[in-house]
Amino acid sequence: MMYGPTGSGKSYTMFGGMKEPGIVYRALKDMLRAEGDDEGGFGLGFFVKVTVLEIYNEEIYDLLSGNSNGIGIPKGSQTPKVKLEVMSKKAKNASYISGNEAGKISREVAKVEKRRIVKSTNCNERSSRSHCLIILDVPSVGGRLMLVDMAGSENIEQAGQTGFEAKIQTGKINQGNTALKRVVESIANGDSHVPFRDSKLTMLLQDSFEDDKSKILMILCASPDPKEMHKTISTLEYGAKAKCIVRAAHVSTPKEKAMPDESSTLLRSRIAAMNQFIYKLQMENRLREKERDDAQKEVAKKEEEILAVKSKLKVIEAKVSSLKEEEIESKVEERTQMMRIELTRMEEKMLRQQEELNSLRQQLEKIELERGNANEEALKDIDGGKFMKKLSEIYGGDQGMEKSMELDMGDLPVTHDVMEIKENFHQLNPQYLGVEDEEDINAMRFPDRVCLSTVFERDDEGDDRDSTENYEVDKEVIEENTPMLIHNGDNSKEARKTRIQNIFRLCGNYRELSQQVKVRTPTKTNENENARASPLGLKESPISSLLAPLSSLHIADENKCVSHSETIENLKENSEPDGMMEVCVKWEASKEFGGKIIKKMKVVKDTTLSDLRKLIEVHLEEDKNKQAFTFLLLGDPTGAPVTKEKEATVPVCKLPICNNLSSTHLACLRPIKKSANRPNHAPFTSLENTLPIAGHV
Ligand SMILES: Nc1ncnc2c1ncn2[C@@H]1O[C@H](COP(=O)(O)OP(=O)(O)OP(=O)(O)O)[C@@H](O)[C@H]1O
Repeated sequence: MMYGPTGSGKSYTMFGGMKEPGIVYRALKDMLRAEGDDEGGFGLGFFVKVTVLEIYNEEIYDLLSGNSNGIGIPKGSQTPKVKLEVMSKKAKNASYISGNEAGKISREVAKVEKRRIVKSTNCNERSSRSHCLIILDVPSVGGRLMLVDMAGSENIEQAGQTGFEAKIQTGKINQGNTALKRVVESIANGDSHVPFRDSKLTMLLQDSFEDDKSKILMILCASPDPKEMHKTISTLEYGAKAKCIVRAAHVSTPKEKAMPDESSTLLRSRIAAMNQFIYKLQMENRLREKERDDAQKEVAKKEEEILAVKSKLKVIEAKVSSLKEEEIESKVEERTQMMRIELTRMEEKMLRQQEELNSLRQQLEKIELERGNANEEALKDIDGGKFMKKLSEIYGGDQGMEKSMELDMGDLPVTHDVMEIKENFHQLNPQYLGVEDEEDINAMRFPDRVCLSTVFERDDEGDDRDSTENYEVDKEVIEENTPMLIHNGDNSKEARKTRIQNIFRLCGNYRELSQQVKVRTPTKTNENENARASPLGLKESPISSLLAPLSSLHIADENKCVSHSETIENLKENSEPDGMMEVCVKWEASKEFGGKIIKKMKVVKDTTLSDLRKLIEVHLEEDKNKQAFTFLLLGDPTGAPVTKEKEATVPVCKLPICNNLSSTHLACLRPIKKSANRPNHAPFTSLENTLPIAGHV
């Protein structure tokens, strides 16, 4: 019996090819005598009856049907196959050929073999679609040889079968194979029921499985193709199971007892074969175990290598991270060091500044102390304190002015200290360093600073600034007429006088006050009147005598010299009714103009300085004395002139009242000197300020 997957060589083994005969022909040759060999030759010379059956779609066909007298099928006969039924485990009415010549029988079998149904499949070009049974009956000995070539066991998809009929055909073929498998398994397992009737094949083979005297040789066919390995394994497993079939001990017949050695020899050879097979499996198993061990060792080695690499990687990462940390730490340290150095420098600088500040504070305290002493003395001396009270009323709340008065006490050391403060101020405020004509620039913007700088300014400064020049002129006038302004240190009266003069000068009312004093002092006949007219409420007192020398300043008309007493009298006479007001226009005291009165004019009360300017300019043109000027708001603590832009916003009534004349306002004009080298610093209109400097030269 041949067993194996399709295309594995079952039919080839059974029938052979062109060059080598298969088992069928070899058996015939062994059992029959060769042709022409009447004495038996190599064959046994048995007379045999040969039946050839085909099981296709679970139907039994007689492949020898149509043969004549058991001799064989005539040539060219296309006799249809005859379907047979199974009866008592045999095909009923099956045809046969008989004879004892191997050659003749073989040729007939070869003819029949070609009648088998074959079909080309993916697995086999000439695949047997049917089971083929060649049954050799030897009547002389009562024996039978059944040679079974089974159809290929295959799965439908692999065989490439398509269509319903093909699938049914493949299923039927497999039915025979499956039934045979089950029969083998049942017998091997010792089942009480063996399913022989599941297929026609097993029905015809039943005697072979059940008869104690029968022997089954199963030849397993396997394809050498590695792709068919799984089929090969399956086939071998099937064969191993078939080997387990154990039947009850056969009771040997007397004839069989005569040859016990034969069966024992067969068994021994079978055991040997099995031992060999087991040994082979064991060897294979050992080989695989060895391979597995090697593979495990290799895996372990690789794992160790991976661990080593990982540990190296960790070390490298740690190094890299430590390097980074070190680098960062070094940078941080370096930066910290730099910042510490910077901090130390700043602290040193702060300490220096603190020391400077402390020294300045000390100087300031010293100055204030001296000022306090001087004030006390002055207050004691000046009219029982009324004079200072009046000053406080006039300049009250202006700390800058107070500071100016306090600082400029006429004491040279004090002035020197203040100048040091100014210098220190510039040192401590570098943004003010290098600023050219800082006071000029700030003159219009920061009146307070102008005031301070004016107070602290040294007489010997060779500054050509216009404003400074004006002040220089004032100082010269004062110095010419009042030589006692210089403090000699010993004469306390002179010192007080100097202080008061300085106060008046700073206040901007110096000349007005001096006029007032002058008016009062020389005309002793008008004592009562002068005392009444004094804005400060001064009576005849030591301060009057102190101010007397200042009265050498004269306010005079251009053509005729008019004393102040006369002027005041005139002004008093010209007191105007409501709606109008009188303005006395005069030049600021200087070398050139000497404080001359220009004109007295009547204007409406809401007249502004710009309107007044037009009137004055008309008058100056008439006098052919065209001189640029700015208005001074006498009494303004800043001492700054009114800018031309602001003139339109300042009403005339804001001008100070003339001394002794409550209804007459005083418009004091400051002449504007034009320098040849630099532009005039007189207030410009916004349009003029935008013009290039060269245009003003
Ligand atoms: N031992 C061998 N030597 C040379 N060729 C062989 C051998 N075995 C099989 N063949 C070739 O392999 C092919 C398939 O063999 P065969 O038809 O016998 O397979 P099978 O098992 O009978 O297949 P199926 O079950 O489909 O009938 C054939 O062409 C055959 O000639």
